[in-house]
Amino acid sequence: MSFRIQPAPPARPNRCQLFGPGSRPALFEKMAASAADVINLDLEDSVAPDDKAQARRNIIEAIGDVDWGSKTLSVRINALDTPFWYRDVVDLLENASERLDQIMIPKVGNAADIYAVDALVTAVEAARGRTKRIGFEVIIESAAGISHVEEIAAASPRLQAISLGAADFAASMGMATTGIGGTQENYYMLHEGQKHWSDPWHWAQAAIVAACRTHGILPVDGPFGDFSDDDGFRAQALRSATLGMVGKWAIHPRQVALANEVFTPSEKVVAEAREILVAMDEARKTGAGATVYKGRLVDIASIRQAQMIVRQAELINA
Ligand SMILES: CCC(=O)SCCNC(=O)CCNC(=O)[C@H](O)C(C)(C)COP(=O)(O)OP(=O)(O)OC[C@H]1O[C@@H](n2cnc3c(N)ncnc32)[C@H](O)[C@@H]1OP(=O)(O)O
Ligand SMILES: O=CC(=O)O
Ligand SMILES: [Mg+2]
Repeated sequence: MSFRIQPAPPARPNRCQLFGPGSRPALFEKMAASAADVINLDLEDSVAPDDKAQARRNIIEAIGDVDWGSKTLSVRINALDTPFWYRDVVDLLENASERLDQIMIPKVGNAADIYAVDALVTAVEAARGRTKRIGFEVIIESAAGISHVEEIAAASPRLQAISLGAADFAASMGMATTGIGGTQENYYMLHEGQKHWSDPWHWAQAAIVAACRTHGILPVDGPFGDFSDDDGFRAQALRSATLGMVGKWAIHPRQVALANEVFTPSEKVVAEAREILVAMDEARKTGAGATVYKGRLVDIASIRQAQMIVRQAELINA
């Protein structure tokens, strides 16, 4: 237990982050018209090296020209082990309109990576007199990143969200799979001849959620590669939501509604949370710290659980 109050994460809906390559500007208007809360225009792994410069120009133009509504607008820059990232940052912050909300930094390995980008961003913002301070989101997708996730979460007040990047994470960890998220055929326990599949992403997700919640940052589940498998996406997203993540990436438009469905608390769940708050208010009036709701124990911790759900619902409906 600590005397420090756990900080609240940014108060914004973040149920779905829709990605699209910066080299496919024809997708931008469609992304803007989608129901995703966050748009991630990509300069990194969905853009071939020869297309990086044109993708930067496409994105800079679109940030100003496309009507992004009230969505959070983010650009994924290239990783710090490439020759592209500094130019991504400089060109974006020198030339993109103030509609840009965030940059996403992939493959972060430690707090110093964030510090380096922060220093560059801070200098360009000052030189250009930008009035809106750019936020950061990062991807944990390497062995180093997950090993240092807590120091990464604490690295900058600009940090708004951390995602798990299952594809690069699997590669960095040497995991025996080419699947991006979801059930892995060989990850099972055998009990009396029956296979019971387990979740190889669970521990990394839990580490990210803990680091994020400690530092007031939004924990987000990354890509689910098989965009033809709605049930698989839903199952993965439900596990992430149960662990405390607030949203999930969509790498195809058909995944947007699925993410929104899972990460929007249902009316039934919200109604139940409100009933628990009422039950606990009644209990408090009688001097009790615990009571019975629908045959089960609720106590003061239940108030905090119920408040989280009600707050999440209010944020989405705001
Ligand atoms: C895995 C590790 C990572 O780093 S993931 C993050 C980086 N990756 C990305 O950004 C990839 C994002 N997705 C895509 O590029 C495309 O969706 C891919 C997967 C290539 C599929 O494209 P395509 O073959 O055009 O799909 P489709 O014919 O099924 O499209 C149906 C309609 O939807 C549109 N669409 C497609 N992708 C997007 C998108 N990302 N955002 C918004 N709209 C999209 C298509 O244009 C098509 O529209 P229409 O019906 O013709 O009007
Ligand atoms: O960047 C995302 C990933 O899964 O890798
Ligand atoms: Mg990646």
